[in-house]
Amino acid sequence: MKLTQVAAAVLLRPDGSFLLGQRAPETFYPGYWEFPGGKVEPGETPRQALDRELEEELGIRVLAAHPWIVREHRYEHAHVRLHFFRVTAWLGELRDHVHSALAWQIPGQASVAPMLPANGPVLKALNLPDFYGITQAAQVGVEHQLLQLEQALAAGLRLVQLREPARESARRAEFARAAVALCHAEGARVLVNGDLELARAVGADGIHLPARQLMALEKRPPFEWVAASCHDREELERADDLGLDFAVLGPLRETATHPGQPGLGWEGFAALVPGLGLPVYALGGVGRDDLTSAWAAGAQGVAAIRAAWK
Ligand SMILES: Nc1nc2c([nH]c(=O)n2[C@H]2C[C@H](O)[C@@H](COP(=O)(O)OP(=O)(O)OP(=O)(O)O)O2)c(=O)[nH]1
Repeated sequence: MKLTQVAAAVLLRPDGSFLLGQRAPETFYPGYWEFPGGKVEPGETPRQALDRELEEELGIRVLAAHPWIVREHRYEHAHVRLHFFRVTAWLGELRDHVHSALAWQIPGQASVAPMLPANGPVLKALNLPDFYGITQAAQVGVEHQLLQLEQALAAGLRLVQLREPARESARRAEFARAAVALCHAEGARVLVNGDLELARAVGADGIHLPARQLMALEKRPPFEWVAASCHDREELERADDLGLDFAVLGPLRETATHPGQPGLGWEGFAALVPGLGLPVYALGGVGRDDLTSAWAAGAQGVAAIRAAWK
């Protein structure tokens, strides 16, 4: 079956809510909810199709759209390749011309159903924040790291990786248990680096795989959230093929912890992520100040070790 290219828009409001539209009667899958968008016409790029569709469907002009993820799905009538963009600024009031209804939704609390079947993983990805904080208790000490974690959670951190390869195991478990409790008290998700048993024992939300572990795996480990560290396209594609939830790609810049390892730069990053079905964070010498560049390069956001705890 011919592959149909589609541009789809995740319209985001500053409070994090996103827009869905309900498919009209007489279309295929009537009554199902979808992201605004439509087919890419011959001669158009997905971004051009996005701009045109939002003008036609909603009467708005896109001011800022960031390439996000690409998902394929086979329906009975079509094999579609959906190019998702996160749209963060637009001009004009929403005036819908094609849907039966529109609804703003909070990630993780969708109140409308059913969704078009291709969109499940997209809704899950919408739970991911812009910033991923990575612990370093082995460097700064357990007490200090827990204090910094508590402060960062109070300031809004919602995704945390416990990365403590150097700790001996009893201390590591003790730290992980305390960190998970702090994260869960604030509604943040927490992934344990590398150690599946530890992740399970301390009730973490998932596992973050180092690249070597990722490349050795045959299938996705059974956790709600599974992420991986990647350094090149091959590793990113493996993470995507295994159906992981997100990846971290770096180093973006040369860092103190990896001296001599040249950074990808935003151009290098942007060249590696197109077409992937999973969101990718940039890591290595980046912080919150880099978010705008990260989005422009197709990133979900930024991940940081030291910069997370300032
Ligand atoms: N707009 C949009 N389309 C989606 C989503 N998820 C999903 O599987 N699709 C599929 C449904 C359609 O096969 C295709 C979108 O094409 P479309 O909206 O132009 O077309 P359609 O098939 O309803 O209509 P037509 O042009 O054939 O009359 O992508 C989504 O979230 N938004």
